[in-house]
Formats: sequence, structure tokens, C-alpha cells
Amino acid sequence: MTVLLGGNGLLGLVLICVLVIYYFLLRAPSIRRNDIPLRKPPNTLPIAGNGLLFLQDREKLFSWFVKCERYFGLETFQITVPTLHPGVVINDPSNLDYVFKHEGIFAKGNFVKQRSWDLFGDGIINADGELWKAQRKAGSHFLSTSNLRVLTDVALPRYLNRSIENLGERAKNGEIVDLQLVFHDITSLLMGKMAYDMEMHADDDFTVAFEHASGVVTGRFQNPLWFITEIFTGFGFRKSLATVRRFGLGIVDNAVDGHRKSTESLAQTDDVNGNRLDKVSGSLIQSLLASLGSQQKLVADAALTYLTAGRDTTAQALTWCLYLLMRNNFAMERIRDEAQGLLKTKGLDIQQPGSDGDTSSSNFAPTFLPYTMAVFYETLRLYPPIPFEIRECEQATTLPDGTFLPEKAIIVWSLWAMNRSRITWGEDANVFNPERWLTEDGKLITKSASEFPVFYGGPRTCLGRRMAEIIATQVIATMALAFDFTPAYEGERVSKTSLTLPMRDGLPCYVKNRAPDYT
Ligand code: HEM
Repeated sequence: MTVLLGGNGLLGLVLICVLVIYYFLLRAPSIRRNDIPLRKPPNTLPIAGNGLLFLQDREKLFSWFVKCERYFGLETFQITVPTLHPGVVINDPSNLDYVFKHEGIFAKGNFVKQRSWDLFGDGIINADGELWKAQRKAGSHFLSTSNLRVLTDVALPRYLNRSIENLGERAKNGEIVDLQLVFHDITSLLMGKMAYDMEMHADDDFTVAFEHASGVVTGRFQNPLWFITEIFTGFGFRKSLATVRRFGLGIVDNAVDGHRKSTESLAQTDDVNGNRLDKVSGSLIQSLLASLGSQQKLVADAALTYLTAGRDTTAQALTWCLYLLMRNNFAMERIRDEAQGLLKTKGLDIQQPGSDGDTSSSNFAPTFLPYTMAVFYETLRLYPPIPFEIRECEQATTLPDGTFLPEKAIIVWSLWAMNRSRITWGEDANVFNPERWLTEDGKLITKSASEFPVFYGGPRTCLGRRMAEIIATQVIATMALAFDFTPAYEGERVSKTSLTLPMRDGLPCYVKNRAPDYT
């Protein structure tokens, strides 16, 4: 025990006392199915339950969830962590469907909010009721069809072409390039400009601080005594939070200032695309200001939550996608064939980049590239950017499989494990196989949210799915046509501790120009 707590004997003693008090005084109210207690994972300890397991490295935890899914199949099983309310793990899509459809019963609850409050405050991910509605409405306005057209026609080609030019130069110099940073920069610039009318980059102070804070918050879900250990270890966290908060308030100040300036002088130029982009710029933060009023801290929370929801998830998905494509050259070649074929049918030999974009980006819209979309979905299946979900029962309820859950019970599902289920995905569930997403005549197969929950489901389904898909097909197809990528690392890549799924140490690779006209 003392080893677990970094050799601190006093903390070890505190932990043992808490465990004993918990065991004798606060034992869980019962979760059951047909009046029988649920099965527990093998190796569940008498007092510590599964608590020690959650202190492990996340890769081991991911594997444990996969092992449990193989062991229990679709059966809901119980987990116990000292000091916490009783919990279950679900793997059955019909139970998940029930969760998605009963938002009022399965809330984030105190369990999630207490841990993530420092980072997200009342941002949409944590908000309920009117606060949630107001932020969702602002987001729907930002992600409207007309704004997404500006993304496709102007913003994305502009930032993607700049990135391709830059990569082309670095390729000529034989540099090793971290693709995770490249993708993060594209999504930072996109979200920065369109949502907040600010120039944002992947390596600015805020991003580094946010990643650090996100890692600490994730640790809180694994360590039931986080509020004690953070007294000793939380200095870096508090520093990161201060940077994050400063940045959030900076977004709000910039928006208030920008709004004043733009209403003073709405100068239009002859640059039609530039004008289109300028009209959309900052539309998310302006909508948030309009709907949440003058509460600066609240608007800042909302802005930061949208930023991580939109920017980090998408950049991470692209990173894992290129990682998988480097390991599966057959898929890279098929993407190239599909993209070339599409350009030929449109009478374009190769897309013209480097002109600050603003043209032809809709060539690579998701509907025209089913194979590329299949690769993207297969990536999200194997590397879901949000790998775990946790909810708390606001009231007692019974799942479709007959599992009774008392009020306050915790319900967990691991997308990492569900997406590797042989029952749902077949014997080759662990294998990267984009074909599983296509019909015999090459059309994209759609899956229900409960079978493929990477974008969540029900009323709180991801608002930015369409945006992510537009960015994905455009970036993947363009990169595949422009460059050959070779790994500059050995072995497999894993993720680092975070609420999402960043790749640990990035994705370093060698880049070679394919089409000379690209640079
Ligand atoms: C591949 C990329 C993406 C994935 C896998 C993804 C996944 C998810 C998931 C799983 C949730 C539910 C989170 C929770 O409440 O626990 C969610 C919510 C959300 N996502 Fe995404 N997302 C992606 C991209 C985006 C983009 C580009 C945006 C645009 C800004 C966005 C905006 C949101 C918002 C606003 C919510 C909160 C919805 C609500 O609570 O009503 N997402 N997303």
C-alpha cells in the first residue's frame, strides 16, 4: 500500500483507515438482478474491491475492461471502489440505448462534476437544465449548415493548404514531423478563428496547461483519495488551472472587444471568401455571450469546454487514423484511389493547394468518399477519442436486462472495450478492417448510437459530429494524396492519461512529397 502511494507511510495508513470505515459503516446498498447480486470480476478483493485496479496505468485498465468484456459478454457486472457508491459496468448496446434515452435518470451527477469542476465548471459537458439548453442552442447556431459551408469552402482549405505547404517544406529538409502537432494545429486554427475569432496554436501555453490539467482530472476518476493526495501533489495542477482560467477569460475579453469593433466598422472588401469567413468568425463565443449574458466565468467555462470538445477530439482521431494508415498501407492506397477517382470525375487532375485555399475543398466531402469515411469510423472504433463514460443514477431504475440500480449508483461503459466486442463486431473485432463499414456495393453502413457510441447518443449526442467528419475526409484524403508517411518510432503507440485520447509522445514520422505540384 505504501508503495502505491509513493512510499508515504502516513498516506498508506489514512487509506487503510478509510477502507476499514467504509467497509463496516458505509457498505453499498444492493445492486441486483432478479433479486440476486451481480457477478463481480475475478480478483475482486474483499475490502478494496476493484479500487487498486483503478490506480493502474490506463493501458492496463483498458486491457482489463476488454478482458472483462470477453469474460462477461453482454452481462452487466458489478464493480466496487472503496468510498464510492456501488457501480456497474455495462457492455450491452440495449442497456446503453436505455441510458441514452433516459437522460433525466442518468446524469453526470456529483461523481463526475466534483472531479471535473475545476476544469470545465458549468461548461456544456457538466451542465444540466437551462444552462445546458442555452449552451446547446449557441452551439447549434455555430454548427449550422451555412457555417459548415464556410468551414468546407473557406476555412478548412485555407488552414489545410498552409499546413500542406509547411509540411512540403519540412519534407524537403528531411525533418521528422510530429503529425499529432500538425493536426492539432489545424483544428486549433479552425476552432480559434471560427468559434472565437482568435489565432490559436497547438503549442501555446494554454494547450500545454490544459493537457496537464486534463491528465490530473482523469487521475481523480481512478484514485478515490484524490482530494487527499492532491494536497501534496497538486501544485502543478493549480498552476495549470490558473493558466487555463486566464486563457478562458481572455477569450471572453477578446470577444467583447471584437464585438464592439465589428459593430463600429464592418468594412467589406473584395475578398468574397475572406468576407464569408469574417462573418462567421467568433460566432460561437458571440452566441454564448448573447445567451449566457454577462457572467464572465460562465461564458469562459462554456468557451473552454467547446474548445476541447471540438479541437482535441478531432485532432486525436486524425492522429490515430494516420497511425493506422501507416500500419495498413492497403487502406492508404485505397484512399488515394478513391480521392484521385473523385477528382478525375470532376475534371480536376489534382487539387490545387497553396492558393490560400478557398476553392474545391468540397471535393472531399464525406458523401463522396465512402472508403475514407470507413477508415475514419474504423479508427474511431479502435481509438475512441472519449474512451470511457460515467453516469450517476439520479433515481432508482431498472435496466432492460433486469439489473436494478439504486439511486446514486454509478454506471460505467468503456468504449474501448465495447468497440472491441466480438459479439458486436465479429471474431476480427481487434483487427483494423474498414470493409466492415461498407456494403458489397461500397456504400457506407450506418450503426445505431448504442452499437457505435463514439459520438454519444440521445439528446446529448455530440453536436460536432458533422464538423468532425467534414474535417476528417478532407484532411485524410488531401494528406494521402500529397505525402508518403513513414514511422520515425519503434513499436506501438499508446495514449497518455487524459479525459480524451492523445497519443503519448506524439506521432513522429518522415514525410515525403508525392506530387511535386504540391510544394
Ligand atoms: C471525432 C471527433 C469527436 C468525437 C469522437 C466526439 C465525441 C463526443 C462525445 C462522446 C460526447 C459526449 C461527451 C459526454 O458528455 O460525456 C460529445 C459531446 C459533445 N461534442 Fe463531440 N466529438 C467530436 C467532435 C466534436 C466537434 C468537432 C465539436 C464541435 C465543437 C463537438 C462538440 C460537442 C459538444 C458541444 C458536446 C456536448 C453535447 C451536450 O452535452 O449536449 N464534438 N462528443
